[in-house]
Amino acid sequence: MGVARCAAVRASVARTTVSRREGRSSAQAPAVRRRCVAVNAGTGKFIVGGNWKCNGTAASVKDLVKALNAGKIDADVDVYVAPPFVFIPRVQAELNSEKYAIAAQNCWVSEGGAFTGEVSAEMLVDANIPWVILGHSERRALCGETSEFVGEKVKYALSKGLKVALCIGETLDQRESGKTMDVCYAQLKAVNDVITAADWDNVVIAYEPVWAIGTGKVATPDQAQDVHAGIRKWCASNISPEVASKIRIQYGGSVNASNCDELATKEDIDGFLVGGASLIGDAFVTICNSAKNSK
Ligand SMILES: O=C[C@H](O)COP(=O)(O)O
Repeated sequence: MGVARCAAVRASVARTTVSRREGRSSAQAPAVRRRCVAVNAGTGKFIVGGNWKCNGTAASVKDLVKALNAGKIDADVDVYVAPPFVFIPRVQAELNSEKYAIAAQNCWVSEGGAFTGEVSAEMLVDANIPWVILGHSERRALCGETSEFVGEKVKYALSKGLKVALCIGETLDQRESGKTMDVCYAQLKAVNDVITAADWDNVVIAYEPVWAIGTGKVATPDQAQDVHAGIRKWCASNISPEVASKIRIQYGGSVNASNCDELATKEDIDGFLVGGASLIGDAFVTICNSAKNSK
């Protein structure tokens, strides 16, 4: 994992906090304040998301929550889980909120209204749901969401105070024709075109090669690292070096309890977005703790 990088971000956060406690001259204060605001979502911690997708029953969710509550999660990890909408109130009531935050799997692109089947960002905020996953490849492929539409959704969700897990990634054809980075950059650009550099503080990027999702074909640690490093470089050139150094980049695609430790050793892998294995309580807890295990 980016253990050293994450530790550096955390140290920087701690230094800033100490500086604020000790007090600074009025000339220094604005810069310090900006920096504190800027790190509110980029905590420097490893971050793992569990995307339950369209899975579960009342009974299976109850069992999963029980297993997650029983798991010990390393304090240096941020975790969110994204249940199907109908189960969110139940999960909010029963899941240990000190260990797990709640995410939605989607939200609408604008204010609510006559949009049958959709859920608005305002509703998520009103329901105390802090995170939303946007741009997942399944929504891009199955629901026809273009990169520009995803960009607008990210913009609107951020404007309402949500934190966003932005999914990007290439198909197998695109990888085999050498277009992996171009695809990722275009997906990032569509978002960057409509949000500000400061907005990125509330975004986590999830690199999910489509060919690895739900297929059991995990990207090798080197394949994932190469793309993550490219994404970070793109962020440095197109957003800012500061955003690039602190933005967290999750890997997603057939992550499980057996392959997570090795992936987590990579410098630019700052966490995971997990599908199938997030439905298995003890496997998900193992994945959440992989940064610690791989130190
Ligand atoms: O959102 C999660 C990803 O689509 C990964 O799913 P997976 O772990 O089942 O491959």
